[in-house]
Amino acid sequence: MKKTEKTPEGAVSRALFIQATQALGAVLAFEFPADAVLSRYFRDNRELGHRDRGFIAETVYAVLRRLRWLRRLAGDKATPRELLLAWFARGEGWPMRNFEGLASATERDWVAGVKAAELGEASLAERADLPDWLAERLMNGFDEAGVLALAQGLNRAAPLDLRANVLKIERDALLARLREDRIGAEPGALSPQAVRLSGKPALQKHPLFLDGSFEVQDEGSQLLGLLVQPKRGELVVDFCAGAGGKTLQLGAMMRSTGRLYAFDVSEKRLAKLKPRMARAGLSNVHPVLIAHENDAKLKRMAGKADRVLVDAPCSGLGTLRRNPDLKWRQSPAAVDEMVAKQGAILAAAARLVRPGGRLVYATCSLLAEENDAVVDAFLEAHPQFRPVSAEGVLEKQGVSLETGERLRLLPHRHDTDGFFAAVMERVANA
Ligand SMILES: C[S@@+](CC[C@H](N)C(=O)[O-])C[C@H]1O[C@@H](n2cnc3c(N)ncnc32)[C@H](O)[C@@H]1O
Repeated sequence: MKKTEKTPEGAVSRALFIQATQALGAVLAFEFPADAVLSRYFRDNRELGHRDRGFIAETVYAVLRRLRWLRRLAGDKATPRELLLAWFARGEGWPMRNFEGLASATERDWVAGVKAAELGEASLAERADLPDWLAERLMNGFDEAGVLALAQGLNRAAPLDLRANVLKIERDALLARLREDRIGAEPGALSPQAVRLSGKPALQKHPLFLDGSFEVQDEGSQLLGLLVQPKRGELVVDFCAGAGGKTLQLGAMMRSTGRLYAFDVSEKRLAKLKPRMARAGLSNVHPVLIAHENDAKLKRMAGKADRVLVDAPCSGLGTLRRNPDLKWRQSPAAVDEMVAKQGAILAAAARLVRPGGRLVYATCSLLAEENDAVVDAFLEAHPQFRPVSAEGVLEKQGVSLETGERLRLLPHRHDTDGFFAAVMERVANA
């Protein structure tokens, strides 16, 4: 978009402000995920340049992160425009002169009021910028200070992590090649396959992406793949493979040998996996669409798999850094439904594990009911499975992380998305 007006330094044009207001309005309908709504908005408004899109996306995400606070400042019924004005006044600390080209005199009086507003005492949920139900449920796993620290961690933007495809390139070689291209990159602090970028460069056309040398994958998610620890020649099942984030990692760790079944109930997601497998150079992956977790297709594999990963469908609350709208779109009823589904999927997937084989249950949730409670109930009902220490499994692969028996990754502690995982083994003679 061309700047047609003169704007004070640091301010934006009236036209761009209107675009941001429209995009925010579409996102705040909460009918679809924010990233999908924004992609659509940008497709429909092709005149927007790279920088303007960046501004709109960052602004919309900032408002989503602090929505509760902004509504306290601007009023419960604040319009998208008022929310944006309040964000720039208080979140960005714009001086009044920045609003001159954007807002009417009446609106500027309102902005001055917002700037001066002092909020009264706030509840924990208000301070954490979370809905009440979510703050309450988090209190099952954290104390008040813990919830606040977690919420702050979740309100920061996530870094961009890559996973070196060990079938094609070692992590150090990938780092060197990226740096040659002046892409700021450091080895990940936790996963031996991870590279953390310092910025957010567009990489879809990078030759190392096109030739499958790397994939984008959060470092925490990479640790879940490491917990599966698949070996060459094994029979491995990725029960909820989706578009294959972890399938690709597992396939590379198996050096494209053995058999890796990628199950999912979503045809659309599995379809996305196929070109990724080809790019990654994997010939051991078999995507299989299943109707549900008890699909008859699974019967012939009962008791045969060396490793089974259940990357369960979950509330996704551990990914709030990337999807801040989720906290406003999720509901307690949806979480309860998810918990029942998680138990059913875990029990069905467990039937595939051979005696002596391993089962990994993982989520990107932070809620005890989707994590420990599901695993506790499973172990109680399945005495043929015993827990294995996640810390020990990771240590054997060179990852030193004091996590104890179950893996718990938290944005404010580990600078990854929030993840939970438990490793279990089917006892040899069961
Ligand atoms: C957390 S996502 C998986 C993400 C994927 N593993 C990755 O690393 O990119 C959960 C997946 O479970 C799938 N799913 C939902 N219900 C299922 C079921 N009953 N059996 C198998 N997969 C299911 C969803 O379609 C979704 O793709």
